[in-house]
Amino acid sequence: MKLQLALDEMKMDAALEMMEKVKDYVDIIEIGTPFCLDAGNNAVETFKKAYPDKEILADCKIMDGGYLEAENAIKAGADYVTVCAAADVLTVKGAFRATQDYGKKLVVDMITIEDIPGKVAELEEIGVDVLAVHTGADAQAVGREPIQDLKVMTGSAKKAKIAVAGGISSKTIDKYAALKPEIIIVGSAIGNAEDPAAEAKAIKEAMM
Ligand SMILES: O=C(CO)[C@H](O)[C@H](O)COP(=O)(O)O
Repeated sequence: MKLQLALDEMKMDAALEMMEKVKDYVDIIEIGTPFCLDAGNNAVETFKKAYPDKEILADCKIMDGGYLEAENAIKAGADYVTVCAAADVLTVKGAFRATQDYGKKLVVDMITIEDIPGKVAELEEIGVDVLAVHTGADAQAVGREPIQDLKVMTGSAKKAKIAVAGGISSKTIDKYAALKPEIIIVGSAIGNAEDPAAEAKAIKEAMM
């Protein structure tokens, strides 16, 4: 099981400082969507250079221009790129083709998808690498969490690896780790913690 740290609401210097504190516990560094929008693929490039031994995920959440957007992130150093499951299937296929051409991986973010089994079947037919169950920040704000969707996903996915995101912290990690997704994504719980290293350590240890 890998721990993916989402660097979301940070500027470059703060994000690099944060990463130094928690690097021992993190397997995948996510350049989060707000960070991507703020700093673009420069952030991907900077983190790949600073941490060449870590995997880098560009959370572009591609909705259109699948091949081009995925290719740009990959050229900047991304090992994984995200596309929205809600995008046109042509966009998902384009992004997947780019990741295949460069030997990288496509993560499909299932945010807002209600028919998870139906979408999983369609995406596994394409052959995508990772399916990410995700309760977004706005849905978290009204009390939603991704545990139920993760249960549906683990019962649906046959080939793809599974990731989960949505407000996971050291207080809730056990129920997610028990379902054994390949990747657990954590953003705010570590980013906003008083002691980010202690929070990351507690989460990582619960995953072992
Ligand atoms: O993709 C995201 C927001 O769109 C976040 O990176 C992801 O949800 C993890 O952050 P948090 O743990 O704060 O939910």
